[in-house]
Amino acid sequence: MGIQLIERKGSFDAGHRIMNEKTKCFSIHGHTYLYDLIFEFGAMEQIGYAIDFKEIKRVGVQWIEDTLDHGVILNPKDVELIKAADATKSRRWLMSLNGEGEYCNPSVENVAKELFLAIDALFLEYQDLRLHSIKLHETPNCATTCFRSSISNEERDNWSRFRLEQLKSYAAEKGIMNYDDRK
Ligand SMILES: Nc1nc2c(c(=O)[nH]1)N=C([C@H](O)[C@H](O)COP(=O)(O)OP(=O)(O)OP(=O)(O)O)CN2
Repeated sequence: MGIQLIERKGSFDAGHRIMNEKTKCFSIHGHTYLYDLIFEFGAMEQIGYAIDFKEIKRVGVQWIEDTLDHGVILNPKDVELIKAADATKSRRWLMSLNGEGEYCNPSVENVAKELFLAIDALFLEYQDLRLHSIKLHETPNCATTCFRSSISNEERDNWSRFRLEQLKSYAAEKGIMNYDDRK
């Protein structure tokens, strides 16, 4: 059986800036990020779902809402902004593809990689389902698509050392919901 894809769109608002960027992206600014979470699946449940869209929302979309929405996504070397976020009790996400505390800018390419790793971790335990790709728009005109193969082993290891336990706990707390009234 070939693979089929299933897709859930969403959006979140976050601030960031790109350290060492020569022009306007150095300045603190925000985006309404639009994303498509694209999963591949093989076998389906008998009721005809690969996964209920509501389940993707309950776990994946909700994690994005809880973690990134109305926060700032920062390079760990951006100490001034980290201080400001903490002083104002603002939500912040520090990039960690290059290791905890290491220079990593929140470009749309890098944010998409971190988002891929997070969503992948949240849906690890779902049978016959695997994250295929994430398309992430920073503006209506500017986007990237991140595949599993876009992320190096080193980036995955760096990120996992810092983030994986946190994601696994979130997934464990959520559990997996059954939508079939016969089960
Ligand atoms: N490779 C990347 N290039 C740029 C990124 C990025 O993350 N990766 N980010 C930006 C900006 O933050 C933003 O995403 C694009 O801004 P801009 O070029 O102004 O695009 P707009 O859609 O807002 O503007 P239009 O010119 O109206 O299309 C820049 N580069």
